[in-house]
Amino acid sequence: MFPIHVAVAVIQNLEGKILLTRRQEHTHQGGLWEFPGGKVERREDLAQALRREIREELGIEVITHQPLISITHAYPEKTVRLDVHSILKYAGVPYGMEGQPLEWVSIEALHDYPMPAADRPICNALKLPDTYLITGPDPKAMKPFLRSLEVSLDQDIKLVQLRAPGLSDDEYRSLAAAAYKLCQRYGAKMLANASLGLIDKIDTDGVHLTSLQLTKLSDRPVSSGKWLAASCHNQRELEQAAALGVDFCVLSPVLATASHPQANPLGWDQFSEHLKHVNMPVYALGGLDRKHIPQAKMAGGQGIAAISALWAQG
Ligand SMILES: Nc1nc2c([nH]c(=O)n2[C@H]2C[C@H](O)[C@@H](COP(=O)(O)OP(=O)(O)OP(=O)(O)O)O2)c(=O)[nH]1
Ligand SMILES: [Mg+2]
Repeated sequence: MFPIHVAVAVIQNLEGKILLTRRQEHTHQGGLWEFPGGKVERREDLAQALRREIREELGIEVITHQPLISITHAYPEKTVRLDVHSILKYAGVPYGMEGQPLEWVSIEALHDYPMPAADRPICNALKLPDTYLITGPDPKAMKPFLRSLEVSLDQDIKLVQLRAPGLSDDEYRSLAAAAYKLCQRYGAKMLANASLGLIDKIDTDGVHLTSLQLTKLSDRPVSSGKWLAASCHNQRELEQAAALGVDFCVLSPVLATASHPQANPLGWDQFSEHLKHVNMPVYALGGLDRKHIPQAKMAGGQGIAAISALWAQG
């Protein structure tokens, strides 16, 4: 089925709350809460449709916006492609021009509002920050590793993958317990990149799977209340991740890196091409630092993941 192209707006107020409106009862997905927007008309580009829809539905003028995520979702009756943009600047005060109820909702409370099924990845994209720290070299001792983690967390890191492939399960478990406490103290979420046997034995906010682990699982290994992430390098792995119900991915290598000199970098064009077929937030990884965040977002990504650029050296 050819998808219906829809321009969707995420509008945030100064308190960081997001504007939701309720769909009219008689429409498709009627009665559910949504991000405002509507169909792209013939001879319109996405930006024109976004401005027109938001003017018609809310009476405000969109001034600047940037891509957040793009989702293609097949409902039994129709397929939609939602091109979701964050509105960075607008003029006016939003008002329900079509009589639709309107609410400002904190990101943590989004799941209390029944929404169309296609919107789940949008909510995930809103919950996730634009940087994902992958912890640095395997610790030789716990103390300096935790000190580095703390310095990194102090630099506004809110999402951490605890990666230490050289440790035994016992060593990883004790490191994870200490690292998790530290992450909680800094309001950061921590995902464990551990052996499959450890997954349900460690207290964390979620699990990060290697691409090899992805191939070994047929069911989601953690509940939907926890994050499930995966490392991917190509379309096949991205599809495996989607089939397993992974919430977000890391796709690499985008640029050449000193740590993987033999790997063939994707480059931004191929990164962006891969994302056209993916319905979840994807971080770009490989030779990147914070200055690449705008480029990653323009390419359709969530932001950047990194070890060297984000890991503080003790
Ligand atoms: N605006 C919006 N549409 C969504 C969301 N999630 C989702 O599945 N959709 C679907 C529902 C519809 O099938 C389609 C959007 O169409 P729409 O009914 O808003 O279109 P429109 O504003 O142009 O309305 P109309 O003139 O056709 O009545 O996308 C969402 O969060 N926001
Ligand atoms: Mg609409």
